[in-house]
Amino acid sequence: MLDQIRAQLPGWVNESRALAVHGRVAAYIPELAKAPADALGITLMGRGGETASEGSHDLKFTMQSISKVFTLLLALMDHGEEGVFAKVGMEPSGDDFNSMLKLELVEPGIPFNPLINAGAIAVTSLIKGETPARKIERILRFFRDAAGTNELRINEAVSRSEAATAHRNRSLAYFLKDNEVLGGEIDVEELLQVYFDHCSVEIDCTQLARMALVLAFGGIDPVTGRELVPRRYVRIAKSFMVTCGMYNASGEFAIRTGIPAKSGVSGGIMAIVPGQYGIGVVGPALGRQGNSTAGVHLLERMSTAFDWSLF
Ligand SMILES: NC(=O)CC[C@H](N)C(=O)O
Repeated sequence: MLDQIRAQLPGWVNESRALAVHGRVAAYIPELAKAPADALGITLMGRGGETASEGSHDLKFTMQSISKVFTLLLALMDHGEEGVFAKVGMEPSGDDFNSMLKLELVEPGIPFNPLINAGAIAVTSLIKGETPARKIERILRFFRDAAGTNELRINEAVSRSEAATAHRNRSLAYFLKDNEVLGGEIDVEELLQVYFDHCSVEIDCTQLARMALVLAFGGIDPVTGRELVPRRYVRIAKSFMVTCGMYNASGEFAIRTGIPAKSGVSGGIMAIVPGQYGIGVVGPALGRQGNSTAGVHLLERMSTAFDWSLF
């Protein structure tokens, strides 16, 4: 099957790359604005670790919101479902990813889900570790295990750039503190630093495909046979990816593509074909809802061709 995909990929990537003109590279984190707007890369990985790659699959980018899927898994392993869902809900918000609207509007003021910024900040507060450094160390350890490589690093320039301009995220976090979603013992600035750092973990399409592969196989890395996450938690994460993973375009993506996916403002998309492939995509030009225009087009094209939709 990967052979068949390999044969088609160059044509499809070329076609989808053209869609980049309909998007813009995120500039609200200044460091992200340096990314090449017209790039598009993809890696698919099968159960033995075999890959099909095309385009700018070697391009390094930061995980941004894709990291939220894995911090959610870590928080679930640290605190169980009850602990996590006391702090975040399970519903799509219908608002932009950085919105604070419903935190005031809807009682009891907990974020709607763990994949919007407010929810992800609340989830990050649950990661165990005596100090912020220890927390980020545990997060990195988990990301590296899932990616099957010790090479994952924090891009410090991106993290600093985000910290310097994160007026919205700061507002969200202080609002959460006031709503008592964040307990009295939590130092908001330290918490945000951990959040910026995990959003700034640098990756390429192949490393991201490997992380996706672990989820495609229910939490067991099929390459090594090692169980990294309990199956039930992976099911929760995949459900959130379907309902909220592409922000306000999640409904349309489910209809057109029909596979669990998570996007980030760096233009990355992690997608899963359950039991078959982990997929990493990068295309830095984003549409209005914050998803890679070329990347979404490519995934839709492939899903249609290979009948991947779960629905
Ligand atoms: N959509 C995203 O990728 C958002 C993540 C980004 N680090 C932020 O908090 O704004």
